[in-house]
Amino acid sequence: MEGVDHLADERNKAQFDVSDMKIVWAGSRHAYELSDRISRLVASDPVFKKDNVSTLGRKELFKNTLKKAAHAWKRINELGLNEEEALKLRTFMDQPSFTDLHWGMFVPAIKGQGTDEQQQQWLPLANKMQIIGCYAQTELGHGSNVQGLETTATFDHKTDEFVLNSPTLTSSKWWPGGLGKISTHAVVYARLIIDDKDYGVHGFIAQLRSLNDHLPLPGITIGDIGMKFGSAAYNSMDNGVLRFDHVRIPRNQMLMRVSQVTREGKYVHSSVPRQLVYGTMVYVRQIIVFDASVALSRAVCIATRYSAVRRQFGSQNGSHETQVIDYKTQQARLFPLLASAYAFRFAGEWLKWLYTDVTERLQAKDFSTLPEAHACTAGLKSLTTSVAADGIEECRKLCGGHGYLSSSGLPELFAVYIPACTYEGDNVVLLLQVARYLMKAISQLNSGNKPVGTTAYLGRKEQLMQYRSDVVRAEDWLKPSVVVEAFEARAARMSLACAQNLSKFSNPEDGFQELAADLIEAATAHCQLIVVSKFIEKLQQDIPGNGVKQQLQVLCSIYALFLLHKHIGDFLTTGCITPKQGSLANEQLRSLYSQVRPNAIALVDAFNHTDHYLGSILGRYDGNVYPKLYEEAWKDPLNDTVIPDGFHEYVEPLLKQQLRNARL
Ligand SMILES: CCCCCCCC/C=C\CCCCC/C=C/C(=O)SCCNC(=O)CCNC(=O)[C@H](O)C(C)(C)COP(=O)(O)OP(=O)(O)OC[C@H]1O[C@@H](n2cnc3c(N)ncnc32)[C@H](O)[C@@H]1OP(=O)(O)O
Ligand SMILES: Cc1cc2nc3c(=O)[nH]c(=O)nc-3n(C[C@H](O)[C@H](O)[C@H](O)COP(=O)(O)OP(=O)(O)OC[C@H]3O[C@@H](n4cnc5c(N)ncnc54)[C@H](O)[C@@H]3O)c2cc1C
Repeated sequence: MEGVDHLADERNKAQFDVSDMKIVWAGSRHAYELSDRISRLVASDPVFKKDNVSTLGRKELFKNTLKKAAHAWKRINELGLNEEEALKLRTFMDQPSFTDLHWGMFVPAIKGQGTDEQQQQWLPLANKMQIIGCYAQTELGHGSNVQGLETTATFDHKTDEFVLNSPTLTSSKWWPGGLGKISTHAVVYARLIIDDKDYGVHGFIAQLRSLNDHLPLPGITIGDIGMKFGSAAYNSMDNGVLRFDHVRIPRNQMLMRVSQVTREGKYVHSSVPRQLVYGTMVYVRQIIVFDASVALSRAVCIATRYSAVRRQFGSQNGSHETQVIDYKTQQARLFPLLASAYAFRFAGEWLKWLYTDVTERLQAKDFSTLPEAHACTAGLKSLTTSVAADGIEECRKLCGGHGYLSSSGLPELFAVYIPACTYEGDNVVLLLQVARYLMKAISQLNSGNKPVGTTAYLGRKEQLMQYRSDVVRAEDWLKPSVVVEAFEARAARMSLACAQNLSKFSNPEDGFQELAADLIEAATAHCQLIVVSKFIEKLQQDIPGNGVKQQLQVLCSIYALFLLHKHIGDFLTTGCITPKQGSLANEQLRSLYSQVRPNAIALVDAFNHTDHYLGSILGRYDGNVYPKLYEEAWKDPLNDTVIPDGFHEYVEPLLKQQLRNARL
């Protein structure tokens, strides 16, 4: 029934004020109002309609994306939107496009690695989109191993230029988004060569296409790398291939904040750490953590609303069947994902703070927190994207058969989201970076170097090795200090065990390779500890709103106790808890699921997703699922005609043949 709220009863059950929770989710009243206004603006604009994208062919899809990106830019200018509002508008447009890389990586790379002069030269052009840029780092042969890149930038003393060259097939740039068909410029990562000496990988600004006719400049071979996973998904993006055949660029197009090459061809390294060449990745990884909470919240919102609408079994004397959300198995699969979406939101907020702090310190030439920022962004990017990707697939299964329909929104969300586990650093490679950071922190304990930031707990090594949980009742697991201590002891013991095993190897690198699987488990435990701690810290703040804090406390406990239950082997084998304490945690978890149940719909309403952004019939705000599913089926191009194309050509002759055979 049109106009009826089928989920009204569910909404009436809520024990907290959803409008206050919306503000907590958004981060502030300002962020909520901005997000709400821009999401509605996009939803009401016919150009941003997206319900047909999964039936478009690649070329049509790409053209449709260009149209939307151009329209977004037009609206941003017409409405005079600021940077924050413009980012929201592009986010709610919800179709990956070249502009993501232009604003998300090209501009930040120039800001982070360019000198003041270079910024003055390039940023005004980029900010007005008079040039469009991408981030060309990965090659056919190397992605994770950045030091292994093969593209060269050789200094020519005579002409004061760098010569960009792709010496091998494997040195072809491969993957950069926006590169394939649209970018006019790129920040290209290449090995700097001066007088036959290799100075390692540096960033260079290169023009790729003419600003007059958009054709590739001489010496440049460029194109799209082809279809990717899914139908629409990331195929709206022109991930590209690029080869240079001795292409010349002026010397001042090397990004020179970290190191410089003089007119005389002298390499000068400033006081800035060389790792700042990787700074753009740290910036984007931090955004990706926040984005993981958004992606997961969309899937959870769809699965939760649909689970309240869907009924199976349990009818007695003609009464309604049971809502599937009331099945304990459904709750045990769904509610930890709901809790994770909130947990990642707060971890993302904290990471944004950490990133802003490290950026301010860098300006003041304090580089001390850079390793911590790298380890935290790498680790949390890895943890949150893995959980979000698996969580979206779990939400699809939670929606049964209808979850597999394109109109559920879940297949598209999954297909577009899963590369997050790979781009901006493969998740395993990034966890190994965290493990290196942890092993380094442990190796420095004896030299009196007190670990700080997220590794501070390792400084209490002796105490954590002695730790035994004192939980005796299920409710004890609701105490934040009890949870944090157990997670700290588990993470510390896993890392310390790795460090001890590493010390048995004469060559530490051999040991690191041999123990890599254990090391990533230790790194995961450390990252989970960070997320749990940041959730608990959030709850120590003043959180206004009727019942809001109580709901968040429940979700925080679910997040932590679900992890404890899932990784019970770690907690038991490290001796942090006993089997009895493990089963008490599980008992508490069951009770927490029952507490979430009446609030579940309101907790997903608090994400404030518009129906346009969700793009899901199963997740509609009004819960009017069946009539809309039925209506949608008839819109499929296959239903344009009663008899499909090809029937007369291929199937009819078969049927006729059968008939003739039968008559004979
Ligand atoms: C585009 C954003 C739009 C925003 C809006 C939308 C929201 C987001 C949603 C979607 C975004 C979609 C975007 C997709 C676009 C994708 C882009 C890309 O994928 S770009 C390419 C990314 N590539 C990688 O991530 C490569 C992964 N590899 C690496 O990062 C590194 O090489 C490494 C594996 C980490 C390093 O390997 P190695 O050990 O060989 O290290 P070295 O290079 O020798 O360095 C040693 C020391 O340096 C430290 N280190 C390493 N990295 C960093 C860093 N980034 N910052 C600081 N320090 C770093 C390392 O720890 C070593 O330290 P020590 O041990 O010596 O102390
Ligand atoms: C959709 C998408 C968009 C992208 N956009 C861009 C872009 O705009 N610009 C850009 O420059 N790049 C981009 N990339 C490339 C991306 O950054 C790389 O694919 C990513 O960094 C992973 O590197 P790789 O492909 O070399 O994987 P590989 O390193 O080859 O990984 C293959 C396997 O090897 C394992 N492995 C690798 N090294 C180790 C190790 N040391 N120890 C243990 N296991 C290891 C990995 O875990 C993985 O299982 C994009 C990629 C995708 C999928």
